Amino acid sequence: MKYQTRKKALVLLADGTIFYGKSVGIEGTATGEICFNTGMTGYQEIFTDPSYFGQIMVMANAHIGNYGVNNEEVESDGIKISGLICRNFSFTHSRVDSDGNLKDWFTKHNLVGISDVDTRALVAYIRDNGAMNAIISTDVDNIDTLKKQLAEVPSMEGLELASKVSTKEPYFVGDENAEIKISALDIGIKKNILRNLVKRGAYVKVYPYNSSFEELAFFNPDGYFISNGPGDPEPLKDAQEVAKEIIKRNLPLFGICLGHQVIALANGISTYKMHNGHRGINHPVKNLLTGKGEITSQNHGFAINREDTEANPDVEITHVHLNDHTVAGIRMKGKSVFSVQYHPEASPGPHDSEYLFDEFIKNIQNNKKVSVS
Ligand SMILES: NC(=O)CC[C@H](N)C(=O)O
Repeated sequence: MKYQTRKKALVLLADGTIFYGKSVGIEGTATGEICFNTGMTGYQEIFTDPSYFGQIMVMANAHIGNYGVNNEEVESDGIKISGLICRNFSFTHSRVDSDGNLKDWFTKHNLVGISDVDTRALVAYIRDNGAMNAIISTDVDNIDTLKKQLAEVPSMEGLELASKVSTKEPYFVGDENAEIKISALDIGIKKNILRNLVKRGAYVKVYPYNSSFEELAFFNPDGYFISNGPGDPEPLKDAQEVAKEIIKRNLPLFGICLGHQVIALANGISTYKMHNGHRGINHPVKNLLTGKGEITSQNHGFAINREDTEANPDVEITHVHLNDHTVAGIRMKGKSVFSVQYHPEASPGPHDSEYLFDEFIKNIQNNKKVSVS
């Protein structure tokens, strides 16, 4: 595609600020909460992460598309971000095992994308002014219409989105003869979490977001998992109920990101919307149990309340984000229940936190021994 023929496009923020660029996706309009990711690699994993459903993504990395797309490197069945904003878009790519270029992939998945935006200025603007809704469009001559459309976009706060990305029917992953069985509640699960569980010898049954504890227990699992996902954790009452039932029975439970927030809420710990979330692959976290630092992959706009956590006699803070001291991990005292706000399965990205999957499996094995003896 010739650079000169590309259509003009714009980003309109909820406070009226406008940034201009050029279309790289389909022509049209997309809305959502605007957020930015600072990762220098992994655009395909970001675009397909269900946790980003309903969000317009600004890529802080200046080059997007240069290594094309690979059919294996997806975190779900398709693009989940609602729109893309970037600086330089590569219409050509270079990579031995690529399956195609990013532009065609955007067309296939109907994504509205804008390049040639001053993303350094835009990222700095969002950083200073906080998360807000935005609209991106190739319809640059109808700003008043866009403003009206933008005013209709719901706030991320209080928004339930797990139902939009969760599986409709339960499904199985792994070898059915595996030694360990896990029931996973899908409130927006990333494929690489399942790969990490299967890699460690688990046979996993994945359940829809609104399943009950009884449904998850019917598989007769050795452990339970609650996934990452989009939106506000607060309205996810069914998932919180599932967590409460698992906790009540003292069964092994692991939660990642949205799952972590659900486990906190099940313990009466409130959650809140952050000024800006954490989205990138170099977030420093301290493990308070080992004293070690971890470089982690993160993607969240909500967090759990530190005061509530500290005041809760059943819960202990295990991990802290070193940039802003927000709670990055918890465990329940005397139980094999733990969760982290970040992504130990990150792919690509830092692998420092993969040990958390080993700990989950260890908890499950220990619990199995106890129930047998
Ligand atoms: N990756 C996730 O699970 C994100 C959780 C939640 N939607 C948040 O933004 O905080």
